[in-house]
Amino acid sequence: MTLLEVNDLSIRYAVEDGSSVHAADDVSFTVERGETYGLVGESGCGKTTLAKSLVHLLDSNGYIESGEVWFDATLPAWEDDDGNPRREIVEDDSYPVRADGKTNLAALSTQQIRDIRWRDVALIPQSAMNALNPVYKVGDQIVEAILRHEPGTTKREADERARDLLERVGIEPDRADDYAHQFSGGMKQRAVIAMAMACGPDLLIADEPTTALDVIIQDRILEELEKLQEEFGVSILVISHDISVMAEICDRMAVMYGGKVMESGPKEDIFQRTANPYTLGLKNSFPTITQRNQSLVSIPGTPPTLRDPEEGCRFRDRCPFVVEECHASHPPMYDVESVESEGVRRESADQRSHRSACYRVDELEQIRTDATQEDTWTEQEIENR
Ligand SMILES: Nc1ncnc2c1ncn2[C@@H]1O[C@H](COP(=O)(O)OP(=O)(O)OP(=O)(O)O)[C@@H](O)[C@H]1O
Repeated sequence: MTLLEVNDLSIRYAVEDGSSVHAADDVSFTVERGETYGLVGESGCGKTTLAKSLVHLLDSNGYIESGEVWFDATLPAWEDDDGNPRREIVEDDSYPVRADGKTNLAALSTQQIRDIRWRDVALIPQSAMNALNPVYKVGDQIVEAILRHEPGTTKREADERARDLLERVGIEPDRADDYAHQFSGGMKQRAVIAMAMACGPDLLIADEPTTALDVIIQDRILEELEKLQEEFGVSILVISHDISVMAEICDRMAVMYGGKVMESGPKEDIFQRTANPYTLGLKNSFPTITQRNQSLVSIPGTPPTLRDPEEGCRFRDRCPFVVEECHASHPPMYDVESVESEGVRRESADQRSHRSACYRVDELEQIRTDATQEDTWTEQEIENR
């Protein structure tokens, strides 16, 4: 069952000179109940912007230009005794609630989204572990989060829950009485995850949950997230620049570049039948993903600024496979399956299938082979095309 359905979401930042940064452009994806969905791409491709926009935590100059964020829950005030949206709310067009019970989070007011944050959707922001308050005990910070969002809970109950949550993420319950500086980096990150789980959300958004941690601790954090998912059935939207994190924990994923989704689908398809030049380049640059004996090759050049971007594929300036067509418009999402089985380039609106935004998707075999050659990615080669 679909928990989150993001449709053609475009997000902009207004900047001083009157232009705008197109941080996310027509992004669509779905997250099913109980699954882990990954957003991966280089720094600056719009991952964090996208995550923050879902729960209205964008910087003050950021705004949703267009699109919808349908989430399978609604505000307490709009629910009946069984927790479903009341019929009169669904039937009244002035409420952003659909007959299938989903609410368009993008259409909620600042006050209304507060009822959804933490209770239904919890966001663990980038570098959250550094945001633990140094002057309060770690346990008390979790207790405070529970009491703030569930005023009916007693302090004693909240305290018990905080210790239980810490235990579930692998921290001794007694450590609830410690301060953040007494915790290691990995423990702080786990404490932050416990805090995010405090109100039993259906969706946990984890922005770079393992960055700044050493490799062994990274693995443990990812295991911890998987364990929580099994225990609580929570869906996880994980964001990382590191494609090997995706390889480890995702069920499905989207590869982003320059505010656009370049390739999306089940993880196995993306890794084993990669169908986009950008994903091929990204895979080449991570040690755990590359084949043994294959050297690491980074994609030459830098990501675009996204300030009033020109027409054309966002990746065209760095893509070794660029052709005339790529300069005219950004490619639509093509169904990879139809290319592989019938050799036909066909657009696809099915967000669950394996899709790729590349005009040369029908030349996949050749592109995959060429992408493994280091020469393909040298700057000189790209400039000469
Ligand atoms: N407040 C802001 N004002 C203007 N531009 C912004 C603002 N915040 C982010 N951007 C721009 O929006 C684009 C997307 O940034 P975003 O932080 O979402 O990317 P990201 O992929 O999450 O990268 P990182 O992991 O480094 O945060 C970038 O071009 C960035 O410079």
